[in-house]
Amino acid sequence: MLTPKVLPACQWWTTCLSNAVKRSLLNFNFQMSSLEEPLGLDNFPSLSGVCWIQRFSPNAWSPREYETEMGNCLIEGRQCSSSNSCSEEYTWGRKTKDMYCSDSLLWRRSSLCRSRMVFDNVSDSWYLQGHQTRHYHSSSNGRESDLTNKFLRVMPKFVKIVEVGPRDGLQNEKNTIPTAVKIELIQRLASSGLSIIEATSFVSSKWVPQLADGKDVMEGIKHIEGVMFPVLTPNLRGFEAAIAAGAKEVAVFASASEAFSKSNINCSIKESLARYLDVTLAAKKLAIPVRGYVSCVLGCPIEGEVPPSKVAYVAKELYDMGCSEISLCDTIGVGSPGAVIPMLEAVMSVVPTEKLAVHFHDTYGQSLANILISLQMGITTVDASVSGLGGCPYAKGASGNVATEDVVYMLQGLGIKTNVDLRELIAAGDFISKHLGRQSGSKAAIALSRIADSSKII
Ligand SMILES: CC(C)(COP(=O)([O-])OP(=O)([O-])OC[C@H]1O[C@@H](n2cnc3c(N)ncnc32)[C@H](O)[C@@H]1OP(=O)([O-])[O-])[C@@H](O)C(=O)NCCC(=O)NCCSC(=O)C[C@@](C)(O)CC(=O)[O-]
Repeated sequence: MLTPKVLPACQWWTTCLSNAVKRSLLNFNFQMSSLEEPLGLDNFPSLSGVCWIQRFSPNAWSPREYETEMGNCLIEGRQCSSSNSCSEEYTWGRKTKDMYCSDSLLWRRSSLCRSRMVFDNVSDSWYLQGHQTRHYHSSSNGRESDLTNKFLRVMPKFVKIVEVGPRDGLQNEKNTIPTAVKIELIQRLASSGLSIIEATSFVSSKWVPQLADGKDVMEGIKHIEGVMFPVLTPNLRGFEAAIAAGAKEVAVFASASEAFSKSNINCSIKESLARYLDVTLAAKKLAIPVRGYVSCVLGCPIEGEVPPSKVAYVAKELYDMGCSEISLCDTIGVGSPGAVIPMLEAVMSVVPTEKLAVHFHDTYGQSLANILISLQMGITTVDASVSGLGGCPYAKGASGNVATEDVVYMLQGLGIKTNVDLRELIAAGDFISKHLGRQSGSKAAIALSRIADSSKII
C-alpha cells in the first residue's frame, strides 16, 4: 500500500511527467492514435533524433527525484513495484486508446528513437514492453547516464557515407538503364547532400554490360560540383579510360577469396594485386586517390568461410600499395556482428582504422547490426546503396546493399551527422524505384512513404 505521504508525490510526478511531455513536444497538436497501429506516427512532432534525445534523456527529467521511498510508484492509478512486477499486465497489442497520453507518447518516443534509447536495462527503461509498469527507478545516482555513455561515447559524431547505388546498385540490373536515368539519379543523390557517389565502372562491357556507358555517365555529371565520383577500374586499361572520362578518383577491387577473385575478375588474388599495383602507381603520378575494395570478407559464395587473416592480408596489400581507403565488403551479406568483430579486429591490426570502410549487403538482414558494431569498433565510413539496390553479378544469391535511407535513418537516431537530407534521399530512391518498376528496398523509405506528413518525423 502507498502511504499518504507517498501517494501525492507520485501523483505529482505523474502530472509532471505528463506536463513535461506536453511542453517538450513543441506545443504539438497531439492526437491519440490507436496502438493497434504501432507505426502510425503521423502526429509525431518534427524533431531530429538528437532533439529527442536531448529532450527526453533520463537526466533531463531526473525521474529519480520523484521516486517513492518504497521504490513504488502509482502510475495512472495502478500500483507497480520497482521489481518490474505489476498487478496488471498488458501486451502492446492489447493497448487501446484508453491509454493515457503520457504512456502513448513514451511508447511512441521510445519506438521512434529506439536505437538511441539506451537506459539502465530493460526493466528500468521508460517503456516496458508487455507491462503497464512505469517506474522511474534509479538505485544508484547517475547510473542511466553512465550506461548511456557507455554505449554512445564510442560512436563517431560524423559518418561519411559512400553511395554506391549508381555503380554497385545498377550493375546487376537485368534491363539496361538509360544513361539519362543514371545521370538523373546521380544528380538527385548529390542534391541530397551525399558527397561521395560511386558513379560507374570502367570494366569490360562483356562482363558487365549494364555499365558500358560509363564514359557518357561521367560526361553527364561533370558539371556537378562538390561531389567526388569514384569509378571502378579493374586494370590499367580501365584506369586510363576512367581518367580520360574525367574521373578524379578510382577504385580497385580485390577479393579475400581465391574462387571469387577468379569468378569476378578472372584472375588469382596475387594477379589482381599485381594489376592494382600498376593502377595505384599510375594514379599516384596524377595524384588520383585510389579506393581499395576487399570482397567476401565474411564469406564467399563458392568457398564458404573466409578467415579474417586472409582479409587482413589483402587489405594490407592494398593499403601498402597506396590505397587511401579500404572498403571491407560482405559481398553476399552472410555475416552477422559476431563475425564482423574478429574480421575487423584482424584488419585493424594491420591497417589504420580511419582508413577503413564497411560495405554490407543485406541478404540476411544483418546490415544495420553489422554497421552498428562497426561504428562501435571505430569505423566512420559506410558504403550504402539508395533503395538497397545492388548485388554482384558474379555472386549468386547476393541481395542488394544496405539501403542508404536506412543507414541515414539509423545514424540520425544515434545523433550522428551525415550531412544527408533524408527526405531528398528518399525522393532519389523513389525516382529509381519507379523507373525499375519495383518497391524500394529501404524499410525506412517504405515506412515514411506511408505517413501522410513525414516532415513531422524527419
Ligand atoms: C577484369 C576483366 C577486364 C578481365 O577480363 P578477361 O576476360 O579476363 O581479360 P581480358 O584482358 O582478356 O579482357 C577481355 C576483354 O575485355 C577487354 N577489357 C579488358 N579490360 C577492360 C577494361 N578495363 N575496360 C573495357 N574493356 C576491357 C579486353 O580488351 C578484351 O576485349 P576483347 O579483346 O575480347 O574485345 C574482366 O574480368 C572484368 O571486367 N571484370 C569486371 C567484373 C565486375 O565489374 N564485377 C562487378 C564489380 S565487383 C563487385 O561488385 C564487388 C564490389 C566492389 O561491389 C564489392 C563487394 O560487394 O564485394
